[in-house]
Parts: sequence; C-alpha cells; structure tokens
Amino acid sequence: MDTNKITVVIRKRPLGKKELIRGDQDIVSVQDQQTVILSEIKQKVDLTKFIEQHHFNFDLAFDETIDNQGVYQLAVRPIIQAAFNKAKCTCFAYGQTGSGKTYTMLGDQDQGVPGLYVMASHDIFAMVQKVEYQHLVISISFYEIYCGKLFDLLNDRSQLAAQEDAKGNVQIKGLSEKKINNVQQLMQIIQYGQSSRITSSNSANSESSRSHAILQITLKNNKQIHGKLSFIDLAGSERGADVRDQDKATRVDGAEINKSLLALKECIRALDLNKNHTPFRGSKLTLVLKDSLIGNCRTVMIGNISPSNANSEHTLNTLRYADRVKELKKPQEQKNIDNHNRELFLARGENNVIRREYKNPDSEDEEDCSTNFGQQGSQGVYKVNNQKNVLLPPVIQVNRTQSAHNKLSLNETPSNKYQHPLNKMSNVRQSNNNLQQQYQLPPKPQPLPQHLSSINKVPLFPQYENHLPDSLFSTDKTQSLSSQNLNQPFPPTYNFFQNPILPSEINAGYIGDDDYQDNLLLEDVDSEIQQKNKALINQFLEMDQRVLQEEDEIIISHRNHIDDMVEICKQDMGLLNSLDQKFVNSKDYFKQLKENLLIKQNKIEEFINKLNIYDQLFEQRSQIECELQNAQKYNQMNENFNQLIQ
Ligand SMILES: Nc1ncnc2c1ncn2[C@@H]1O[C@H](COP(=O)(O)OP(=O)(O)OP(=O)(O)O)[C@@H](O)[C@H]1O
Repeated sequence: MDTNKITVVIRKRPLGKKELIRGDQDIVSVQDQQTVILSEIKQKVDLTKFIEQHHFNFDLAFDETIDNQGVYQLAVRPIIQAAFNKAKCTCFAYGQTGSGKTYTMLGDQDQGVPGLYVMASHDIFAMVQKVEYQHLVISISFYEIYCGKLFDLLNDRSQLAAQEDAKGNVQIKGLSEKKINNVQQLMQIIQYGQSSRITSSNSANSESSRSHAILQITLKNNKQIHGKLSFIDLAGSERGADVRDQDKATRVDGAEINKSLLALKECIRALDLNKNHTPFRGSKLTLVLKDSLIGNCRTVMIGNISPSNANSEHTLNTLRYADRVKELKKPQEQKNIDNHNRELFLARGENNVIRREYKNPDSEDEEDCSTNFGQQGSQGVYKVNNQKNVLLPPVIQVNRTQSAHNKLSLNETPSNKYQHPLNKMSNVRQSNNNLQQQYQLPPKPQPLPQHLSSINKVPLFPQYENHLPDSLFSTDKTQSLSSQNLNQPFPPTYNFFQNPILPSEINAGYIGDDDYQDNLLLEDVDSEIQQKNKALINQFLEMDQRVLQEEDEIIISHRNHIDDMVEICKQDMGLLNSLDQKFVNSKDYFKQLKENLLIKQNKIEEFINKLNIYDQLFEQRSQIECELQNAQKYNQMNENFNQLIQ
C-alpha cells in the first residue's frame, strides 16, 4: 500500500472543568507537531514517585490549542479532494471515552464549534459547483454498529444486515440513503440520526457512546459510485473491565468494541503489509468498511487523547494503538528502531521511556527548580511553573551531531564508593533519575512550519469565523466565501499527501532516534552487561516479529483449511450421491472415500504442524522475555543496593 494512504494523527484535548477542579495534572506534551510525550507518574515499592516519559512520533500531533478547523485543514481536507478523484476515503476518530472523538467529528453545537462533518460538507458542496463535478449527486447514510449489529440511524433504528455477494462486495441491505443538496440539509439529517444513537451513562462520560457511528457521504454519477467518504466516530476504546458500574450487557458490549477495534487495526495492518488475506470478516465494523479499505483508498486515523494524569493508562493505550498503525508504513529500518519503542516487554528497558524523579508540583523549593544541564542557550534551564495543572517534561534539545561534551551531562559516581560490576549501567540510570524534573509552562501554540503557514485558508463557515484561531493561518480570516473561493475550495499549492510535514528538527526526547540513544547511554557505558541486554532485546524483537508473522499465517491457513475441507466435503457428498444413483460401484466408492479421508488427514496434520511450530516460537519468545525480566530485576536489585551503601 502506498505510504501516504494512511495518515495517523494525534489530538490532545484540553483539561476539562471537572478535571481542573479535581486538580488533575496535564501529563501530555506535544512537540514540533509530530512528537507526543506522555509523562506517567508511577510509584516504586518504597512509595517514592517517579516519572516515566513515553515518546511517540506521528504524522501529525496536535496539542490542546488547535481547534477543529485546524485539524480539518491539516489532516482531513486532503481526503475530500481524494474522494473527488474517485477514492474511497475514511476518517476514524479513535480514543477512550471522553477523549474528544465526538467533539472532533460533530463539534459542539452549544458553543458554536463546527466538527469535521460540517466542514467536509462545506467543501463538498463547494466542489460540486465546479463544472467538472456538477453532474455528481451527493447522498448520505448514517448508521451505527452496536453489539455487532447494524442500526439505521435515518430509519427509526431499523436493524440492517451486511451481506457479501459472490464478488466479495459487501452490501448493507435496507440502508437508507438520503440525497442532499446543501450543508443545512446534511446537518439536519445528522442531527436527526445523532439523536437516535445508543448512549449510556458511564463513569467517564455521561454521554458516552458505546457504538461506532458511521456517516457515509457518497458522490454518485448516474447511480455509479464516483467517490465515498466515511466518517467514523468509534466507540470508546477502553476495556469493558475498566468501566465501573457495569452490568453484563455493558461487559458484552465492551468485549464487542474491543474485538472490532482490534480487527480494524489488523485490517489496516494487513493492507499496509500488502497481505493477500485481509481479515475483514473479523468484525462487523471491518466488514462494512471493506470497500473503503481496499484499492484506491485513503485513511486518516485521529487518535484523541485526554491530557489528565487520571487517564494515563488509556492515553498510553491510544498512543500505542496509533503507533502500531503508523509503524506499519515505515521502512523496515525505521520499524526495527521503533520496535524498541513498543509495548511492555521490559518496562525499564523500553527504549522510548525515560525515567525521572517525580517532583511534587506543590513544592515551594525554588532552589531545586532551576537546573542547568549544560545545554547552550536557555533550553537547558528549567524554571518553576506555578501552574499546578501542568506537568510537562523539560525540553532538552540535543543536537545529535554534537560531540560528547554537548551531551546530557551525567553525574560521576564518586570513586571511593563501592563499585558493583553492574555499576556503570546503574550509575547512568541513577543519574537520569537524579535529573531534577521541573514543571514548565505549557508551550505556546507553535507556529506552523513555513510550508504550511502559506496555506490559502478558505473560510468555510462565515457563521463560525469568530472561533477561528488567528495564529493558525496567515491569510485574512474575514475573507468571505466568494465565488472565487468556491471555484477553488482546495488550496492548489498544498496537498498533505504530497507534502507531508517533516520534523523541523530532531527532538532529543525521541528515543527512537538511535544516535541519541547511543549518545545518552551506549557510548558512555560500555559494560558487558549492557551488551548482553542489548543482544537479548534484539533477540526478543526478532522472535516477536516471527511470532507475529506466524500468527498472521496461521489465520490465513485456517481460512484456507476451512475452504479445503468444504471442498472435500462437497466431493464426499457427490460420492455418496453417485453411490445412491449407482454411478459408482462400492469398491470405487470405498477407494475414493479413503483417498478423501487421507487428503483430510494430511491437511489436518499439516495444519497441526504449523500450530506446533507456532507453539515453539511462542515458547522461545517467552523464555527470552523471562531472561529479560530477570536481567531487569537483577539491575533493580543492584541499583537498590548501590543506593543503600551510598
Ligand atoms: N478539543 C477540545 N476542546 C474543548 N473541549 C473538548 C475538546 N475535545 C473534547 N472536549 C470536551 O470533552 C468532553 C468529552 O468529549 P467527547 O464527548 O467528544 O468525547 P468522546 O471521545 O466522543 O466520548 P465517548 O466515546 O464517550 O462518546 C466534551 O464535553 C467535549 O466538549
């Protein structure tokens, strides 16, 4: 699949009123429009707190200062253009309950904030005024998937059936389609459909949606589909088990949500890897989206995240999910590097994680609050931030081409102290932990990179003009929707898919950058232990990759196996039939039956062998994982020991 077909975007929402009152801390920082850093507050067994910083890199990352208009312009608008060029385009909003998915898609009517639906439709209706698209008819469908069932939101929630025809096309039988002529009509229909959605109260968000809502806008040319846009407000990604006060129905529903989100990830993964088999049938969601995820398609995945420390686990899950989707379209070398950034297997060894000492934001100790790390300029100086709701990592800029003296300076361990063989490594870790974690003011809205600031903004919503951020676009926002603009709804100079945003500079915090990793740890600490650990990690990653590949192949083999068995069963039936009709004598019948059984036996054995190989690989991976965990425990013990004797 073309690398530009999938765009992964992260959007952080601001802290909500309740969170501010509760004193929640903002633990997410977005840097250079691509990097997201989550500072997770954790606790050791001795109850001391520390911060684990997780670094992620995406196609686009938006902080709380961006509004829906900005998200639309930078991430979504290009797919509207693509739909007019006959593509099937999909925009997903993914994230935990209350992270801002609906706000992004639908906006906030009370506050007069437009969402992506309305912005897209403004552009669509502007486009169909162009001569070359005047023949296109726009129609919409709106339905939801709840507990694996489809409900038509534009027809009294009537239940629908998704059926796959002989050619593999999926049709939703009975789905109503409304022809629309203008934005107002579209919004009225959406509002009507939205009011029929399934919502149920839960502890995270009183208007929580527990279903996937799918809005499809189809561009038709004489009943033929010219292009299609699907906007999907996915159900909350958190696990059913994490939601309080849940009854059985809620739990079942939660499991269904998980299943579909996993299937979605698998489908995007399969497409990206150009696999022969894509598991669309893994869930209703992926089945109904089949035609939008194959061939000439574009996908924008918006991962919505909450900034609050109370949601750190879910936020981390969303970032990892999005990272997994995004990881697939990277070149192999980059994947290898980022494999280091992946989930769980060795929390302390995870290479996209930095551990830091936790400093209580209530602390009045000014002296500790300004530490120079030897950086040039002001970036290494950490100032007190009186704003208690913000817990942001210090931005340490390290130029990766700089020589050793420009690196993050680490404290020397006094030579008269006992040195354990593992000391070098633990010294580094300890020094890292000793870095004073301070609190910065939230970053000012960052100016867009030069090549983006020249975007020719077309004011889509004269009625919403007052809400547009001045900082976002260089053009005059009072410009009206003139006929000239209507003829040119898409900025001719800008196409996101042709001009992806490049990181303006390497951010030192991004540990996926192996030069930086080398600078921080490896060059300075060349211990045997560390080499061993590194080798173990590489072994683990290699094995992990093989296990994942084997898993994919087994699923494909299983489907093939079923097809084969069905074929043999058909032959068996035919054989019996022939015997009944006396077309075959009993001797030939027994001979053929035996042959069929042997073929079945061979196929079953072949498949069992595959499963055995998988078991072995899995076992090997577990062993390496275990060794890694032991190494981790050993290092921890050593570190504790050092702390005790110092
Ligand atoms: N970018 C934002 N700016 C301001 N407020 C926001 C933003 N994103 C979300 N909110 C607010 O946060 C609350 C939760 O957002 P929203 O309902 O969109 O969450 P959700 O992810 O759709 O949740 P669910 O899956 O339960 O429907 C709402 O009150 C919304 O107005």
